[in-house]
Amino acid sequence: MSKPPVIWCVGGSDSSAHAGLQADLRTGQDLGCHVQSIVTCVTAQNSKIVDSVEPVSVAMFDAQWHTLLDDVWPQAIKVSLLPNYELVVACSKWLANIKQQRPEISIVFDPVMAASSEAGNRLQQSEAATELLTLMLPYVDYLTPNLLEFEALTQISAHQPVNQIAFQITEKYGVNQVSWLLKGGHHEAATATDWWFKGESVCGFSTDKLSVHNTRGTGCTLSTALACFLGYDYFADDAITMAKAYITGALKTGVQIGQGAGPLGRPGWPEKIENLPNIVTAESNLGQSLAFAEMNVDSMGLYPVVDSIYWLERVLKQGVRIAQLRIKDADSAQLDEQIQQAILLGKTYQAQVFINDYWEKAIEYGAYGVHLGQEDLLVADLARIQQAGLRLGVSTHGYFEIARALAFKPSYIALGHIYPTQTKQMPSQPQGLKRLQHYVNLLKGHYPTVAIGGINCERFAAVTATGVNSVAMVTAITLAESPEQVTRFLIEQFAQSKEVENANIS
Ligand SMILES: Cc1ncc(COP(=O)(O)OP(=O)(O)O)c(N)n1
Ligand SMILES: Cc1ncsc1CCOP(=O)(O)O
Repeated sequence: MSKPPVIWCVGGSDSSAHAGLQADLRTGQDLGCHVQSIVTCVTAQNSKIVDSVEPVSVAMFDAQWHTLLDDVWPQAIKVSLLPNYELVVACSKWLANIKQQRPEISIVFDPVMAASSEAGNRLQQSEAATELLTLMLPYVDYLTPNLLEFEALTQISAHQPVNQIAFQITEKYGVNQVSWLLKGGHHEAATATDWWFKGESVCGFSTDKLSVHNTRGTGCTLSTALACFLGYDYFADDAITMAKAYITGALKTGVQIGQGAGPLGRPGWPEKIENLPNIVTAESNLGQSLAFAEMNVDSMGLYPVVDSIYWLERVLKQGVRIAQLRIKDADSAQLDEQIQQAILLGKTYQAQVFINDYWEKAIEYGAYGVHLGQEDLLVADLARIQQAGLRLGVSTHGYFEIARALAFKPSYIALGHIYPTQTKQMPSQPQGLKRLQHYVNLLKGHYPTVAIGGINCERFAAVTATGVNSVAMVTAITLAESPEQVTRFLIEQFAQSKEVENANIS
């Protein structure tokens, strides 16, 4: 069994266990991480009130860091309540030390000042708050204040256009390694949008505001979930998307314990599509509310991706029912003719043939569908493709791109790359089977899925066992000794895996 990521949570004990380190431990456990704790203070609180806060001594604080560091390095660190100035200084020294030795360890800082951000429930001495950003920012990668904390710490108004906020953040703090995730849960709007500021760029993660009572520990839970996903090595945009989906699930499953607001639920790995946030980006093309024609999911299965009519006909003859013409040589002679032929072959063999990239020609010649990558999506006229009735397949490489694609409801979502591939230079690491399984679980019953990248005959059964609707392959077919035999073998294997899946369902 693989080892769980180790996450350090630096913060206070909450006797009610609704928030604080107790909530962090439950979040880590829920997400398969091992949370180790560095206690900054003990608090006596319940669901209604914070009665008292007693900081630990700096000696005890240092001893916890020393002892843990003597044993194991974490994958990520989440810092929350630092109740007094001495502990802010001590913590910043430890973070400086960690960052110097292991800059790759992600540090998330949730600047907690009051329980449920109510002034009467103050957890932090005010002189600590004054120095918080000066001392901590140089070592922090992600800062997750709510609106009240943001305004108190920065003196920047959170009630102005987001571009203006971005401008003021960079003007005041410069462009550095810090990402700001400004949580919008306390805003009066109908949606709860968390805004992510990284330098000049701004991106929103938006959900409908939930009318729920049990909201205690929301900030702790979100920031720890973020640290956990970073600990699993997800990219920042994916980790934020997942943390937002997680908190939405947690808010929906909160429980009434005590007389005030109860704690959040622990909804497990984010695999509910309805909990994914809407992504609000500057790329207006990707925020369009469209809906593309549906595919025939039953005849997806093996999906050869080939670069000529010659290859297309070879695989279609073996019984393939979905295929793609992917010509990467833009000067290719007779490009128009190849595309027309491909469309014709699709009709002849009653197969769903997708044209890669050349969406205008695909519309002109009446293709069944178009496949577009992330860069193509920014420039293609998606509305025109949709109005022409073509199907649209899109490449995605993680939760963020999946969530963003859902706005325009593509016909299928491709997930890649799963294994190392020689066919194409990829800017990221292979995703592996575990992530593929999570994506399939998320999308099943909502969108057809296609796995791509480095899939060969040996890996095929494990990939189909995830329940993915289609497996796209290039070299495993085109470089095979007998492409016809391999194609027929894989079609048969896919059919068998579907039978097993259907038998398991019924
Ligand atoms: C089914 C399928 N999935 C992914 C891709 C890759 O498309 P894209 O990201 O556009 O990269 P190129 O194919 O253009 O290199 C695909 N072609 N098909
Ligand atoms: C086009 C593409 N997009 C992501 S991986 C890939 C290449 C897949 O080729 P192969 O099946 O030979 O690894």
